[in-house]
Amino acid sequence: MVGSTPTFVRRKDDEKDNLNKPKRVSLGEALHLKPKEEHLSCSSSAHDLRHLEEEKEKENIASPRGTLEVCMNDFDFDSPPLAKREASCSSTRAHNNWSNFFKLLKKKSFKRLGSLTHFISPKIPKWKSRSSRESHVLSKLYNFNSSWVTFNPSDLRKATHNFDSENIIGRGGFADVYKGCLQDGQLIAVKKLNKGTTEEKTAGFLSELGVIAHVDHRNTAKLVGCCVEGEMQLVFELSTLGSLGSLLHGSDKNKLDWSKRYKIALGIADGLLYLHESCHRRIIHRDIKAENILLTENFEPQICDFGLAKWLPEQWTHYNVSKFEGTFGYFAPEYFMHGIVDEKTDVYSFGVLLLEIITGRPAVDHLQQNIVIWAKPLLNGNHIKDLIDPSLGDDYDRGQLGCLVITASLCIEQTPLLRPRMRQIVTLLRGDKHLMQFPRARGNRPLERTYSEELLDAHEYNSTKYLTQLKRHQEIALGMES
Ligand SMILES: Nc1ncnc2c1ncn2[C@@H]1O[C@H](COP(=O)(O)OP(=O)(O)OP(=O)(O)O)[C@@H](O)[C@H]1O
Repeated sequence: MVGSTPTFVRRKDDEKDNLNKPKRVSLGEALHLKPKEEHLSCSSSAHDLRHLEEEKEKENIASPRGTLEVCMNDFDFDSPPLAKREASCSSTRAHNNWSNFFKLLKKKSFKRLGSLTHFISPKIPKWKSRSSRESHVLSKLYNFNSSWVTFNPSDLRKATHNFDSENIIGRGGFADVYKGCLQDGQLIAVKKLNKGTTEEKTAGFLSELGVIAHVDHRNTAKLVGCCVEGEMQLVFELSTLGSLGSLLHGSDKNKLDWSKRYKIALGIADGLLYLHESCHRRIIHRDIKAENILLTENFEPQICDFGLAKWLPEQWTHYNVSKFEGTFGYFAPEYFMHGIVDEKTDVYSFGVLLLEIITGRPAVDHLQQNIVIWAKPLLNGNHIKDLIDPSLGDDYDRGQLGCLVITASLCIEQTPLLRPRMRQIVTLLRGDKHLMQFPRARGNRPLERTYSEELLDAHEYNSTKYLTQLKRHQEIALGMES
């Protein structure tokens, strides 16, 4: 057992229109300003697991047991891979600004990198007004990204017709999102935090802003600026098609033909790879789900909602959290069993998302059936045809489907060690056999599992136990406990 078992925090809000959406565990409540307990401390099994993985990756950058290669050969990859896209890094200037920002804050600890307020607040004299403290933080952030626009409340009121409810385009657990149009004609989405006290909203606002500040990739949401007078609001470029979740599980599903789904899967993978590896800091998103993928008019996916995202310092193997935040249906087993957060927890959520894209089913359906529990037997029995969204008919590319199915099944492996990294996933999804075979060509060790891995797998992540636990945790979390 690793660390303390996380406590479930049940979501309180009862948005009627969100009933069929995956339930996000209340960040609002968890944030209720008692800082979450997060620690570096790893118990031996978590530590060993990560250590084993790192050792293995040093020796051999292919999949831990050769599954990838085997699977790759089982499918037909005749269809041409899509053009390779490069993950772009933010500019050097941005990097320097970010370093300066932290120097200015005289950082002592990176314990809660996703939440700026914790190490900012003590630096600001208590007698100063909130707006003065916020201004201090924001002026540093604005130094970091000078292209952001500071909106005043009247700009945003005008843009959204006084926050007319007609203009609401999204309702999350913590914010209402309004569509708006600026005077120069630019379409925007205004994220207005609506849950919790002013303190809590400020914490959430700064936390999201602090992460998104240095995220710059074509598959991540684009921040235009923000408003801090009165209520705090984040302003993004509008993604005209809304979220992947609303399309996939709504009446416009027919817009998502196979080629669009494939493109979306690749784009999300590119975005996640960027967050994990190409950004200046390792960012773990922690809430990858269909509702947090926005779509531009060209069906380019953009990862949004960095409200839970964490920066993971290079030397850390993982975070250990004691409270659940995120969305049911997307939780990795090591997260709900041990509170472990790292890249592989995002990989698991991405696997669930891939299953949604393939099957058209939600992560947790109206009968509370978990998509992983539903799909596992079909994946194990290779009943691929039974997985495919019936609304697609026969209209899909067999090779591309094969890539998505293989990737999904690896991403939802119960043992994190057996899940590929985003780098490998990007390769897998494109069906690039050449790259996957590269390590063998270099004469690396054959891909065998070690005894301890076998033990660990058998002992801690026994498949039946895993599925039972998955079901049980979901029941507890959703209040269905008998
Ligand atoms: N830039 C945008 N363009 C179009 N729609 C958007 C945009 N940003 C957000 N939305 C819509 O608003 C919804 C909620 O946004 P977001 O996920 O940021 O809010 P939240 O309160 O943090 O949600 P969650 O419950 O996941 O925490 C999204 O699912 C999406 O439908």
